[in-house]
Amino acid sequence: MESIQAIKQRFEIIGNDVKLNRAIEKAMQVAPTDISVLVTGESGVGKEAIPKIIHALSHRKHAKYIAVNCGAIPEGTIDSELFGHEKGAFTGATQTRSGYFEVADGGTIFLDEVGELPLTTQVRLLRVLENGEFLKVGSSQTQKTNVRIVAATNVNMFEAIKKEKFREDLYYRLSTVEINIPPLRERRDDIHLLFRKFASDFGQKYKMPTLRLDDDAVQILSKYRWPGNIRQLRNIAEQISVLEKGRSISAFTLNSYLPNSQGSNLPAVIGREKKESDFTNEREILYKVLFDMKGDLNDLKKLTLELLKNNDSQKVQEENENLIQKIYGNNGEEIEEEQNSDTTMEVMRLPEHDREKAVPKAPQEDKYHFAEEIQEEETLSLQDKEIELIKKSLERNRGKRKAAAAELGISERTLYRKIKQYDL
Ligand SMILES: Nc1ncnc2c1ncn2[C@@H]1O[C@H](COP(=O)(O)OP(=O)(O)OP(=O)(O)O)[C@@H](O)[C@H]1O
Repeated sequence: MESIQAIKQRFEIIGNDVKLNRAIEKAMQVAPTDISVLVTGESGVGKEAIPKIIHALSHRKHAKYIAVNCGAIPEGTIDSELFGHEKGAFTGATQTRSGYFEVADGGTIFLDEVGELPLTTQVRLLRVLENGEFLKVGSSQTQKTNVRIVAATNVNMFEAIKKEKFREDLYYRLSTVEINIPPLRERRDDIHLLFRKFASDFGQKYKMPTLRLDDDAVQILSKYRWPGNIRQLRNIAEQISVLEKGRSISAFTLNSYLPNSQGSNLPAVIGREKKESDFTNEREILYKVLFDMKGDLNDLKKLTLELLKNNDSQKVQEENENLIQKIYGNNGEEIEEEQNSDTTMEVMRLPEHDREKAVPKAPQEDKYHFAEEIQEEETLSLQDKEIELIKKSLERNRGKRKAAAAELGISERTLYRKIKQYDL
């Protein structure tokens, strides 16, 4: 058996914390079995590495590993994504399609954000877990599959069960073994280690000398709460790497990058106190209005492009429900269903011959390239603004996605997708 150290190197996991080591060790122990594993821990702690370790050390390692973001798939299409559908099962189902459970037969499926699964999908999942059987949407013919499931969640599953959002039987079926990844604030000794690693990576990426923190700054770094965990630490290391001219970072400078810390890197308002919870900063308000307008324009372009590209547009509709409402009123409801959401699935890097078996991506059509180019020009600066607004909104709402999504006027699922997309 490989050592924990070797596994950490192979999966680029930084840290020496006892609880982290225990989590990796548990993953190594359960890997050769087919036991279902539930990975728990706050958002951004590094849960995704665990299913990868389990798959790579299992007898399934030559078969497929598919990671599915349950929180990012629209409810209307999730059953079809996971279990496939028959031709004609619903409007827009022009051909029979295999779902991930069919494609990953013999391999592993990682169900990230499993707590987000709709109840109807939970019933189907329970059946697969119990006897390996599933039905394609629109089919009455049972199919068999042999898939190992590793799930992850950052929500309190007992609360979800209490609120009847998650089936208790499924929870127990999924969590035969639970692997918990501790939050960064409970791994104080790893914080500076991780920062140094990220600073070095970003130094290389942006061709700049690596940052180093003054002793006082190291103290601040270690004492901060890190509500966004390693994802937040990585972001801050990147921001400082790019934005600071000097390479020696003082406590004062570091503070200005830490939300809810003494300093702030947001524009200052003179003669008025900046409240955390609302838009007292006028520049911020103007910024938001401008951003919203540009965002709407850009969304419209995207929407038109998507609609031009394919006929099945349920996903387009769901992702843009606010925009469609705003622009078209209730007429927007006529836009129909979309099926294959490539952004929600990731096939792990496998040897060349295995990769050929991976799910194919939808072909791009050349005639629409011009539209994508126009979109790209806009998105570069817009994207920065979008990232900043999302970050600020999450900070203002203390990491609560629901409240942040409401404030930003987007659905929770879209916000979730953007957090993933920008690694926030
Ligand atoms: N120990 C680690 N060493 C180096 N990088 C790490 C480590 N843990 C996490 N990361 C990095 O932090 C980021 C967040 O990790 P990951 O996506 O696995 O978090 P998560 O717990 O799955 O979050 P969520 O619940 O929001 O999906 C990724 O960029 C990942 O590469």
